Amino acid sequence: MIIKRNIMLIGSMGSGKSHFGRNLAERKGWQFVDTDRVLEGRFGLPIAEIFKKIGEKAFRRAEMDVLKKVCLYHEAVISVGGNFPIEHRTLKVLKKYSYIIGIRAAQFRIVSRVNRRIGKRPTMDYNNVHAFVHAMIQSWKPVYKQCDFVLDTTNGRTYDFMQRIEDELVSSGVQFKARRQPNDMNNGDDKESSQELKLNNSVTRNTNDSRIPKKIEAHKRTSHTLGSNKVGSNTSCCDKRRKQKTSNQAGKGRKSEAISKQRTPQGGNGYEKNRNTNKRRRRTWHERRHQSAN
Ligand SMILES: Nc1ncnc2c1ncn2[C@@H]1O[C@H](COP(=O)(O)OP(=O)(O)O)[C@@H](O)[C@H]1O
Ligand SMILES: O=C(O)C1=C[C@@H](OP(=O)(O)O)[C@@H](O)[C@H](O)C1
Ligand SMILES: [Mg+2]
Repeated sequence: MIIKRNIMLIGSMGSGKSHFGRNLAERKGWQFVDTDRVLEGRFGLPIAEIFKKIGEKAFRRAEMDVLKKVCLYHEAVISVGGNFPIEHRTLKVLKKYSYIIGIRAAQFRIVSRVNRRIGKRPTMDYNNVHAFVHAMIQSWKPVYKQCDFVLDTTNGRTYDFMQRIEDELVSSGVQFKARRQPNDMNNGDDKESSQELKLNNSVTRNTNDSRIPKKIEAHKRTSHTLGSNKVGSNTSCCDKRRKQKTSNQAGKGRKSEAISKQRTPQGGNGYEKNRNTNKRRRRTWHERRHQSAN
């Protein structure tokens, strides 16, 4: 049995990812996530403006960052930006969690769709749309081959396409894992999550650690830092504490010795002097009673 968490729609610009993603999520009663909308929300700007502001490189990084998070969602339909450079390595990791549907359409259809909103897609060459779309379709061809299922949306009704997807899900035998319940902490989800986060070879925190209460985590981190980088100071710090403890105990011993020496009738006025600190202390009722018994 194939088990996935969500459905991810990938494909060239104007193929219909956002359109079908929204419809499919509605039909399945799942949440719909469009990485473009997430980015717009994050930056508070439309995609084209974000592009202008931070440049393509930073945009791709931000997009990857969003993808790393959303690909872990359960029961979600996720639409990815159409110019996302899906490499084989990335797709392999995404496939682990997502049932990947490649959305495609013929050149003429894509041209007519992208021309509806000129300027919306920042990397599109609106002066040369036909040639641009042709080249884009060629570059997507090898990626479609690696998808779990490919849907051509050139002609047809949205409802029928949805039905085709549902049929395909049934015949492929894929099952979708529901979001884990709070009392189901040890089902291995967290282990998987930590693997996912290596999507872009970035160093990430193991999510297993998130279960460690913050204070303990901070303590662990501190001890680790001290232990690895400042071995000497860590040891001496512990040693100091240990010495202090021992000396306190020893001090107590000496103190009781000093008291016991004064528990004589000669010691006598209800007070005693600590020889170490040279301070006077009123004896307790017990000590006085014991002294008088002596
Ligand atoms: N099957 C379809 N029937 C009618 N309009 C569609 C269909 N698929 C997409 N569209 C329209 O084409 C345009 C581009 O689609 P969109 O979903 O934004 O594509 P993508 O997210 O892949 O770039 C949108 O205006 C959308 O409403
Ligand atoms: O030109 C581009 O690089 C982009 C095209 C759009 O994708 P879709 O049209 O496929 O949604 C856009 O919203 C995306 O994030 C960036
Ligand atoms: Mg879209």
